[in-house]
Parts: sequence; C-alpha cells; structure tokens
Amino acid sequence: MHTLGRLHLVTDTRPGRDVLGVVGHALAAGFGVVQVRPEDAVTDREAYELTVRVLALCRAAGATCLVNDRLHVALAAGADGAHVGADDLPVAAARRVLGPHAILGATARDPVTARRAVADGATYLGVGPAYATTTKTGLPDAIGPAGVGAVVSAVEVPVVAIGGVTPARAAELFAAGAHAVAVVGAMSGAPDPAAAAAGFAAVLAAAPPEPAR
Ligand SMILES: Cc1ncc(COP(=O)(O)OP(=O)(O)O)c(N)n1
Ligand SMILES: Cc1nc(C(=O)O)sc1CCOP(=O)(O)O
Ligand SMILES: [Mg+2]
Repeated sequence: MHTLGRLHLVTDTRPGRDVLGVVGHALAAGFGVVQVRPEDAVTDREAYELTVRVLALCRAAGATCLVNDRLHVALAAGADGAHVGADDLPVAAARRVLGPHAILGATARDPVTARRAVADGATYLGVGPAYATTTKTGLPDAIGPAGVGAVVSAVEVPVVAIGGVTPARAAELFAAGAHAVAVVGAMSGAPDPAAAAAGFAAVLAAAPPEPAR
C-alpha cells in the first residue's frame, strides 16, 4: 500500500489566481499533497515565502508539501520533498541534495525513463501529459490512460498522472492503475474551487481499491 496521497494539487502562480485560497479548498476536501510550483518568473524569495505559507496549511491539514524544481527552496522551507523533470537536476543528483528520506518525484513519460528514475532514487513518478493541457506549453502529445498504465506496469513506486485531469478523467486514470492524480487548471481555474475539490474527492471515494504492492 502506497502512503503518498492520491489527490495532488499543483499550485498555479499565474496572475489572477488565488493560490492560497485554492490550496485551502483542496485541503479541506481531502487532497493529501500540495506541490508548490512557482512560475519561472517568480523569484526564489517569493517561492520560499509561498512555500512556507503552503507548508503551514499542509501541516495543519496533515498533508504533504512538495516543491517543484527548486530543491533549495524545499530544503530551506522544511518541505517534505520535491519534484524534478528533464530540465531540472538529474534524479540521482536531486536525491543527493535532498538526502535519503525526502520524497522525490520525477517526471517520466515512458517505462524506460520510469525505471531509470526509480533506480536513481525517485519515490514517485509524475506521468503525463495524460490529456491535452493548456497550463504548460511544449509538452509531447497526450499519452492517455493507456500510456499511464504502461508506466504503472513497469515500476513499483506510485504513479501520479498529470495533464488535463478533471474529475471524470481522474476516474479513468485510477482505473488505469494510477495511484494519484495531479491537478492545476481544474482547480485553480474552476468557478467554484470548493465544488471542484469535492468532485475530485467523490471520484477518489468511488475508485476501486489499489491492488496490494
Ligand atoms: C506530479 C508532477 N508530474 C510532472 C510534473 C512536471 O515536472 P517537469 O517535467 O519538471 O515540468 P515543470 O512542472 O517543472 O514545468 C510535475 N511538476 N508534477
Ligand atoms: C506541469 C505539468 N506537467 C505536465 C507533464 O505532463 O509533465 S502537464 C502539466 C500541467 C498540468 O496542468 P493541468 O492540470 O491544468 O492540465
Ligand atoms: Mg521541472
């Protein structure tokens, strides 16, 4: 049984978004993980201050707080771990920076990359884009539930599906074996984030139990 939460909110620091408000709605609905993902234009000082505030909300809710890309921010703020991808520190280097116990996520879009990331020290994999997304540009084509399932079959660590995830699609991804889903736009762009969060929680409650691993 994997202990990582199964609903991940990834913060949206684009202008006009209510970052902390959305985090609050997600945590209240039972999201177990918040990943702080500052846009590139966000300074380290701002990223650190945001992480400290998100971490406090996570601690109060018993949730996990991760930081995307900026390992020094994760360490300085005392977050639970970090996430790296192809343009960030290599997984093995990130593991050396974070130490042996931190949660370390790595992006993997196929089974070969996934196995290598796990061998290098990743404790979970972010796999996508599951569906088309407008939140991040320059991504390859969507891999769909089947592509996510191919990675699930290749590794023992939890797979977190990301990219275009909505409540309806989350159900498909859980059925394909994803341990968790990670969400940006379906929460931060929702007219009613509390209702959106409740929708994700309802889908998780109805998901089939994971097979013992
Ligand atoms: C859960 C999860 N999966 C994938 C990503 C993407 O990380 P990366 O490929 O490094 O891209 P950026 O998010 O840094 O633009 C993620 N952040 N979280
Ligand atoms: C940050 C990110 N990484 C992806 C990947 O596939 O690696 S997809 C993505 C954006 C996800 O945003 P939304 O939930 O709004 O589609
Ligand atoms: Mg990255």
